[in-house]
Amino acid sequence: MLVAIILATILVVYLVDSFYWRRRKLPPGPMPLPLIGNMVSLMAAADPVDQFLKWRKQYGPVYTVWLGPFANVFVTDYDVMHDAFVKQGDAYAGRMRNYAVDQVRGGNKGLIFSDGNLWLEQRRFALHVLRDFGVGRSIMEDNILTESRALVDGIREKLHKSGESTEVEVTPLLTVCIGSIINALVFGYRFENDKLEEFVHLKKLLDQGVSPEFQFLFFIAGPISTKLPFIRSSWNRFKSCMGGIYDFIDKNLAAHRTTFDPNEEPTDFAYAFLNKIHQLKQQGKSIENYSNRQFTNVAFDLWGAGLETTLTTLRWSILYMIHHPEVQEKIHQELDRVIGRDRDVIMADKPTLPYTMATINEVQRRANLFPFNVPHTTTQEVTLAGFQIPKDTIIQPLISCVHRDEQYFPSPDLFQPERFLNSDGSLKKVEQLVPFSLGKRQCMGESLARMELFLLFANFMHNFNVSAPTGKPLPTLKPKIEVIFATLLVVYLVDTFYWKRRKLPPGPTPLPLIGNMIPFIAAADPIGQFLKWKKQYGPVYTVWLGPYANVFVTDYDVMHDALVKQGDAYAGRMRNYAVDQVRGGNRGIIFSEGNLWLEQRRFALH
Ligand code: HEM
Repeated sequence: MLVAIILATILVVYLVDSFYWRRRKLPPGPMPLPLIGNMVSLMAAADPVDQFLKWRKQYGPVYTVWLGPFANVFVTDYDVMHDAFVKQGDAYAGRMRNYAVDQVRGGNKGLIFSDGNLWLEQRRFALHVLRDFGVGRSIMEDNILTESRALVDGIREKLHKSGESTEVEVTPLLTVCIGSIINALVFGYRFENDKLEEFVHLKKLLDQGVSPEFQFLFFIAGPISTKLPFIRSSWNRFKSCMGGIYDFIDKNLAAHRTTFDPNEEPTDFAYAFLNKIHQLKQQGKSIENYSNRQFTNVAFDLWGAGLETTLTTLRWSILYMIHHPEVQEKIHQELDRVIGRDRDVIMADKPTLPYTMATINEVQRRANLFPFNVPHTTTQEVTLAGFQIPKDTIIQPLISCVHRDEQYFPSPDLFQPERFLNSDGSLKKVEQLVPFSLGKRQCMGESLARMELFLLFANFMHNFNVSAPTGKPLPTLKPKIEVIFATLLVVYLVDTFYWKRRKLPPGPTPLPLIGNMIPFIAAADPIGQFLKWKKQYGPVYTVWLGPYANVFVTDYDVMHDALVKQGDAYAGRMRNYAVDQVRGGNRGIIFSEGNLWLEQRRFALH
């Protein structure tokens, strides 16, 4: 009987929490299901962006969607996004923390996962270095053109070797090309000859690092979950994979240390970093923000963020050209007319190639690389579109919705480079094209990526026609979304096994959803179980009744210190939907709190 009452109470509390309490301060949104939130609707949609747009019609431009048990506030309208992420940028520039990040990266270091002062200083420093190395200027242009020529030559060589065949797999060559550009920037060398093997190994590690298994681990990893059978071996493999990438970075940094000369101008990011340390030391300033660990993580971020994004966009561009031979034809005509057949396309040609540029814009809009953005968090309480949103809320500028917004992009599902052209054929600037996001966290590699996309795409098209292999169907344009859902599942598990528990007293490991209910149900008497836990974890411990963490105080002295000596701090009550509805709010004595309770209790006692 007692167990039944406990279970019924827990169920009620759980439902109130899911359906009312946790949602009361957030913008409206679809009703989440316990545990899985709004995942079913997202999974059922062919493309998550379709579902985001539907919700926008229903709830307005700002709404809350539960990805598993996590409330995410989504901002889907350009103007609201701009007002928040650009005009009040600092308040929206936080990032979530994570156990795997802490363990593998040694804390919230680097660029993507850091925030606060470290992030601010390092972002400023990295942008400064990128500018010094000519990102947006000719030094970088020369590097990219070198890789572009190597790519074109590589494809020709393969075509030549394959004799009659006109089929070449472009991705491996394109991958080396973009890998070499980023590596030349970070460590000063490209991947050729004997270095090629190093790159193949590194790319394999990077691919493994983003495999669904490791994405999963990245989120569920916690001090306890990583010791569980199955997860432990996967976690060890994950660490060894990440370790392999850090080894590559450490090896290169060590080589730079031996050749570093403070009197010479830095020629790559690693030298610039060492130079900065040297300057700070000379000025007697702290080098805390320029530790080895910080360098390895910054290098990791530049590498990781710089390779996959640009590569994937270029692969989409080839795919769209296969699907739209009429666009390909117009690009060829423009390139032949403006460039001729005797030279490469260079950055100075950009203003004279509006159709090619419009096509790149349309590829970025349609490819919509980030259906979800990298989540931000609020660094303070904010007011957004009339909602008060608490500090530390996960919030995402959904740039993918802007790219599909009919007010800015009529017939958004069509691939139409012309939408980026004025009636006189010149390139039209459309402010709402934001593939690099916006605000303080806007992509740091945007200038580099824009140069790469233009030079590599234009020169590729200047040399080749692309089409699907004869007799084979056109490759699909549908996005792959399984990875996203695997990630969300992982996020849920991390939350249960680590995040929600990290600040609470110790206690038995809870299972998802049912928490620690099994030992209760199995025990003949729940008090016997409480006493057992007291022996194991001490007088104060955390037990999960279903999905709710309850801190239990089991010792008289501790109880007295808390509930008597600091009584006010322990006098609150949980709110409950049934109480609100039936009693018209937190009235009465048992369910009220704050001033009302204080006064009414005093009056009743009197
Ligand atoms: C087509 C290519 C690229 C696209 C579409 C792209 C897009 C993005 C997006 C959407 C974000 C998240 C912004 C946010 O949190 O709101 C981001 C962040 C970032 N990107 Fe890129 N990116 C590209 C290329 C690059 C390149 C080449 C680099 C490196 C050189 C790079 C480095 C970064 C870094 C370091 C961040 C984190 C910035 C921060 O948190 O402060 N990206 N990128």
